[in-house]
Amino acid sequence: MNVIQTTIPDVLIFEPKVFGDERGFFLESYNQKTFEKVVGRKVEFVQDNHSKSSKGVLRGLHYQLPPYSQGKLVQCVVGEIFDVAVDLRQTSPSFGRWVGVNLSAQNKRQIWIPEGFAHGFLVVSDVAECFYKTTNYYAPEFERGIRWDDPTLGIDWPLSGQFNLSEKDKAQPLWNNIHFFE
Ligand SMILES: Cc1cn([C@H]2C[C@H](O)[C@@H](COP(=O)(O)OP(=O)(O)O[C@H]3O[C@H](C)C(=O)[C@H](O)[C@H]3O)O2)c(=O)[nH]c1=O
Repeated sequence: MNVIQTTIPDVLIFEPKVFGDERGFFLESYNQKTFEKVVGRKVEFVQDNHSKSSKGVLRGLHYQLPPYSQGKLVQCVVGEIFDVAVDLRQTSPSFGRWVGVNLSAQNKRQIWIPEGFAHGFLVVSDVAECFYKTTNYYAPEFERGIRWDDPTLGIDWPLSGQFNLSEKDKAQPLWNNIHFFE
């Protein structure tokens, strides 16, 4: 397992060790002991999610308020996405900053996004399937969002042109109107 720091210290990139042979490959996509040693604390994942999207789909930016805030371990098992985390923790030195990472079936990278972040991704391949673990259950009444193109955040999405968003995501509030994590 190789771990890569990002510009936001608590957001980490994991590169699992890949065992290739003439049949294909094997890798451990999650190992609790290894993961907790890297993260430095107990982490309990309670839900696995799987979504499939076509090119230009942008899902996000989403988060859940406490007590249902979710840490996420995200990987792309088909195609490629540009995955973004935004720090909503008001006491954080990186409050209001974002980090973007390309995750793909080819690079097999995973991104660990702790509780207190908004999350979203843009599909850059023809099709992408994302598989991610969350540290809390889905709680729609506690779900909030931020507009993907918020000018304060200034996220540098890699594609141009029309993105495919849900009606919910087209109507997400701007940064200046959201609730933050204490
Ligand atoms: C997130 C979620 C959704 N659903 C149901 C609710 C809707 O009927 C349907 C699609 O939900 P939604 O449009 O919110 O899906 P995404 O736009 O992919 O939302 C996700 O996108 C970003 C990238 C995230 O990080 C979150 O996991 C999540 O907010 O699945 C569930 O039943 N359980 C769930 O955990």
